[in-house]
Amino acid sequence: LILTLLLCLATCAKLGSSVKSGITAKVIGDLMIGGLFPIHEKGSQNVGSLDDERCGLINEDRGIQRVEAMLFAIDKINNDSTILPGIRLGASLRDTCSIDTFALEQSLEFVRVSLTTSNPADCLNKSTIVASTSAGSVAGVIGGSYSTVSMQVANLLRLFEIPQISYASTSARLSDKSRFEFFARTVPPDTLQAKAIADILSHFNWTYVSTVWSSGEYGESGMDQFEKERLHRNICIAASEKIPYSPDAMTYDIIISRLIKKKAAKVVVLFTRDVDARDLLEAALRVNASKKFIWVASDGWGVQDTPVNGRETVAEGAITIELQTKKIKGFDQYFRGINPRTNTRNPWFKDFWEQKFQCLLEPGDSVNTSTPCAENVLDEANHAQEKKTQFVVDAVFAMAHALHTMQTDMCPHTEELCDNMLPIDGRKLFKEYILNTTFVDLADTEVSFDSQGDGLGRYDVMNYRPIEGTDDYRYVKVGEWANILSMNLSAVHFHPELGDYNSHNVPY
Ligand SMILES: N[C@@]1(C(=O)O)CC2(CC2)[C@H]2[C@H](C(=O)O)[C@H]21
Repeated sequence: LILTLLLCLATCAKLGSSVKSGITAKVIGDLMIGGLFPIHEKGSQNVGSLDDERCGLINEDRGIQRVEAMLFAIDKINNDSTILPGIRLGASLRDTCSIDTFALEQSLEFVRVSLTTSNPADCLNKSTIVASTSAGSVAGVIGGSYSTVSMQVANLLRLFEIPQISYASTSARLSDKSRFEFFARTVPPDTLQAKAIADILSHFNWTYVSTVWSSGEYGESGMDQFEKERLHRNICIAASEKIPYSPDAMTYDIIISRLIKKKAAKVVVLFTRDVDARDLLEAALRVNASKKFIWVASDGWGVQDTPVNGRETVAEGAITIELQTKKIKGFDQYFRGINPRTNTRNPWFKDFWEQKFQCLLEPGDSVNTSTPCAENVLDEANHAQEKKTQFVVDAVFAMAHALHTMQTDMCPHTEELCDNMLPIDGRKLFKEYILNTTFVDLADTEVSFDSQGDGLGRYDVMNYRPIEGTDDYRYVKVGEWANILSMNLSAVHFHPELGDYNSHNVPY
């Protein structure tokens, strides 16, 4: 109620302008769904600064590719006569800047239009505010990526009973329906990821390890889960380090020095955000710690380039976990076919293009003089489908299938929306339709949710290693986990000066 009244004040007193309206990618439709994506990394400035200070570099894979994955899914649905045939699905996509509080401000836009008042001046006199999904509001929200973001947004959306389906937030705490009643996800909870990591340590008989985790929901919850699993396996902890919310280079240097002091603990378990993995490796590089550690990292690092580019020597031999996915057919062709001239519906695409190709789209002094900026192309040499693309597309299709079944049940005599279905009852949509949605996705994978609204848990175990005969490195799949770990031991490569994996057993 307090938040609703605050929203009312914002609406009535035109404080809305103080709510960072930000920009949005919009597809107009009869039914609108929201989307939240970390299009920018977190900037170096603290909260309270201007947007462009709070927001950092463009997040090329987990930001821009995921925005385009949602737009791709919307196109597919609107061209599929078997899903919502008489209704055009629309979307309003917003940037979270990888910050929970920024994401909350953006999400107010999804809710603000849900507030119906006859006259703003009346707002203050109303004893209650009718929160309804009036025309133009969102029926549901897809996202966010970071668990901290999804948690904040879920706390807001539940006040208005607006369903939310995340495509990447894996914190185990989000399974708690008493707190996150309208939250579902196409990904599994980190209770399973923690089991997978602990099984990997046991598999190599690594019983004395150090741990590093990020502040915030993902790192803290993930490390809590790992703590439970390691105790079952008698795995002992050497150093245990938490990365604070706004660390500086010195913070990482101190953590690396503490890890080095634990000479018998070569293995370091990371439950960190991608940028923290990146900056920790950078600190390891500063002290040339290339032969010091075997990193065992969660999906925060995953199979991303961000942590390892330029830090290959200290990342060599890392074992990383990524949620198991298949490629979405047609998305690579779609993504490699868009360019800043034609892709006007994505307002962040020009910034992405200039950052990726290090050039300026405006005529004149392009940094990259060899090729006019707009003449660059996306191809298999510079693009790989982001690993969670399937989860993004599945989340959009799950929302659409649920709306389709709801429309069929509530409007039996038409393929269009009907009065009986409007305003959309979010509680009904979530509990009777989304949680019961099951379908085969564009990668021929069965999609469904368990009673907590969680996706199914399967993981790939990856090994970061040099490519024979080249100076390049890549992630190689060396195993997988689906309740049971299966590893191809001979395929696992560790830094040559670390010896083989058996030499890192505990010295007692
Ligand atoms: N699984 C995550 C989470 O926050 O729940 C871990 C991560 C922080 C690095 C982000 C990953 C992603 O966007 O693919 C999410």
